Amino acid sequence: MEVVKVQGLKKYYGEVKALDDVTFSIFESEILAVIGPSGSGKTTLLRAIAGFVNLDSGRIIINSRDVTNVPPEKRNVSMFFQNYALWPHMTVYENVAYGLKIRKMSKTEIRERVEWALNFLEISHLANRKPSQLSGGQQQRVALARAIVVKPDVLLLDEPLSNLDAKIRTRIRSELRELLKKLNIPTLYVTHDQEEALSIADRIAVMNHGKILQLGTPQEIYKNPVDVFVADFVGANSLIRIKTKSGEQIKVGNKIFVAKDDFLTLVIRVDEADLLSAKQLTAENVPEQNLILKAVVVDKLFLGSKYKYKLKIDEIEEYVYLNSNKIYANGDKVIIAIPAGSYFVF
Ligand SMILES: Nc1ncnc2c1ncn2[C@@H]1O[C@H](COP(=O)(O)OP(=O)(O)OP(=O)(O)O)[C@@H](O)[C@H]1O
Repeated sequence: MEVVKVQGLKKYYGEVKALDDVTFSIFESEILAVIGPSGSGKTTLLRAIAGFVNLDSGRIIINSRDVTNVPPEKRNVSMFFQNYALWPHMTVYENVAYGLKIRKMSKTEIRERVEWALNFLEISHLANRKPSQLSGGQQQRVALARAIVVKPDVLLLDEPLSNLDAKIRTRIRSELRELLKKLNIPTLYVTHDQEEALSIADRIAVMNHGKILQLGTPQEIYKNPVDVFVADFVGANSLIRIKTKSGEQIKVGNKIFVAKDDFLTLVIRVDEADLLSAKQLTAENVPEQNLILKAVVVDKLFLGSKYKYKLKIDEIEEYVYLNSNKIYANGDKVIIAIPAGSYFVF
């Protein structure tokens, strides 16, 4: 069932189209991630659903109620901010209770709800501490407790893991997904980290210039990107643009493509490509269906477990960067073998 329905949202700031006709739904207990480069409109979208953006047009419906003109405090949505925005002078308990006090709930109900939220996030033992006495991960849990304690119809998370260091972030990803699933509250999850979105979300919306370019499961977005932007934005890629003419047939490596435009763009999932020495190019080592590009090693960077190679593709005078644990020297002739499904042509 649709919990949130967003229809034709538009928000322009002068020339800037922060939201440009955005339409989608969030379903019951779904985690929908919104990804996109800086300035693509992610935060504006989140703030619009929360009620903090004066829209130019469009409608927002939550649980069949049109809330487009309803003020934020009457929408029953919770927003979780990047910086947690905890009150420094209040204890954990008071921080979590705050939203319920504003809603003028009875003392007994407040106590029950706060205890439930603290318990749910396993932070009951921190109830009497102040935010300054907590680790980053603990503060994050308090902020989440505060967001869920009001039992919102929808949770809006803005870069919830960005304040944590890289190692903790990866661990907390799966924890957070489990928590959100247990909570059963539909969630809109804004992140600029596509790997985080792929691992946490049920579906992903990819935004650019205020538009949703593609909305689908992480697998769909990764395996069947609709355009060059989505293909390049998701995953680790190398992008090659070859000048050509619309309708022209062009040979790239062992394949022939037809250009749809004045450029042919090739996006390569570099982590899935294999780097072989030119001598290894046999039908056995490199199956026919792979895209096979002949290249020369121009430069390399040592990354610890592997090298990052700068390779010049022979026939098209273009460069590709890719990682490999095999060792080659500058000037070596190599083969880049890219399996079907690991490259996209636009
Ligand atoms: N109050 C405002 N006044 C003018 N322009 C704004 C305002 N808020 C946002 N914008 C512009 O709207 C566009 C979308 O901004 P938004 O903050 O939604 O992007 P974002 O995808 O969340 O970016 P980031 O990842 O950097 O947070 C940007 O070009 C931004 O400069």
